[in-house]
Amino acid sequence: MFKYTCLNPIARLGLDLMTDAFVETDKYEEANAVLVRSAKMHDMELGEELLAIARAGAGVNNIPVEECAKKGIVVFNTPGANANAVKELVIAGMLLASRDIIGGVNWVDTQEGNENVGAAAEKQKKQYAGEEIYGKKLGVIGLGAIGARVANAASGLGMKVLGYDPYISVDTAWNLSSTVEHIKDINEIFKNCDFITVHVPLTADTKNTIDDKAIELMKDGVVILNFSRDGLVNEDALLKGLENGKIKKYVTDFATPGVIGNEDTIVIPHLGASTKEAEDNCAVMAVNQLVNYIENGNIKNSVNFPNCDLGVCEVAGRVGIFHKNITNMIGQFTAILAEAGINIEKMTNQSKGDFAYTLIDTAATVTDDLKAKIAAVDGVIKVRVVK
Ligand SMILES: NC(=O)c1ccc[n+]([C@@H]2O[C@H](COP(=O)([O-])OP(=O)(O)OC[C@H]3O[C@@H](n4cnc5c(N)ncnc54)[C@H](O)[C@@H]3O)[C@@H](O)[C@H]2O)c1
Ligand SMILES: O=C(O)[C@H](O)COP(=O)(O)O
Repeated sequence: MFKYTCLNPIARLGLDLMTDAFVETDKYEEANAVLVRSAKMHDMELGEELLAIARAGAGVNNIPVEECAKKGIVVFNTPGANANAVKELVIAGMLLASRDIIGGVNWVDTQEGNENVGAAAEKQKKQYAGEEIYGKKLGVIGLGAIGARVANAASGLGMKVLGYDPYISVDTAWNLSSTVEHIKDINEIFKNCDFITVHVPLTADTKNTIDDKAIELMKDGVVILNFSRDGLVNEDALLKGLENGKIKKYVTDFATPGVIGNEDTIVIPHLGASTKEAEDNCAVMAVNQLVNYIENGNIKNSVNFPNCDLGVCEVAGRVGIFHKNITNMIGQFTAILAEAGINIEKMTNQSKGDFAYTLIDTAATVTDDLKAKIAAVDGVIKVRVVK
């Protein structure tokens, strides 16, 4: 029996897909599998029993991904599963920044009991007039699952969309509206756009994508939207830009002490993925991936190990080997099995960055003794006898 634990609430639709091989525990230390949304795991010990972590969502900056790889713990995420929900909120964010809907609604709330509220509203409404987004230029930084959807939707609303992503996937490029202008220099986005929205993961490379230099290049009255992670926008530079009027509005899904209480910020409490549909999609995908890995050794949508799929094992044994991505690993594994007289029925080996995974179906079960021999090969991180 495998034990799983949820570090955040995970949608029931997904949890119901856990098979009979799994039982829930509230003790993280004894879990073989973890389901998580935004809970911070960097300071949590990675238990000896832990086989996999599934992030029901996109961003994995709350998980020690590299440390997990070094221990052979597979970290999954659920690409695209919440992208539509975020797209819709980004469009809402642009509208809220363009029209003072929040100010107007707040004013109406103050009029409770006013019998003449209709007439008062007609007098008051000029205070909340705004602009349309139609015809305005939107720069999208990062054209992944969310960025591409935002670009297409904004284009459909009549915006002129400029998109920047030096690592864009072929699939995304195919799905991008032909009206989205492909930008090769990010500075062109900074210089030309009325709205700029960031949809990249937070990494050492993308931290402070929007800094003093970027803001200096921007048009006066620019609107910046950040539904990705707070660290992508340098807060000091942002506050300076808001203060001197360069930035008209900052719309963000991330509340920090610095950005709340400012009349030119619209701060949402991380609601991008908080729709029933997105929560269901993420939970279903996360649980399916977790179960397939734990029961079959197959890996799909891991952020620290490669995709690997041998289907369901129909022979006597299956062993999964996590190792460094270096030469002569497979030769050594097959030699150990050959020496023990075990035939290989099927095998696959894939790599991702510095790490690799070899999955082997064998005509006989790999014994503890053989497992130890494989584990002793220089460069092997972990050996898992799946069957
Ligand atoms: N607010 C929310 O609730 C919410 C929900 C989902 C995701 N997110 C955040 O949004 C991010 C993006 O999510 P996604 O689902 O679109 O991910 P994704 O992986 O589909 O897309 C990320 C894109 O960024 C691109 N990219 C990477 N580095 C770049 C760079 N330096 N410059 C330009 N492009 C770069 C990649 O090529 C990729 O196309 C996540 O990492 C997460 O932090 C937030
Ligand atoms: O990266 C993500 O998927 C989002 O930030 C959503 O986070 P949440 O699952 O905690 O809402």
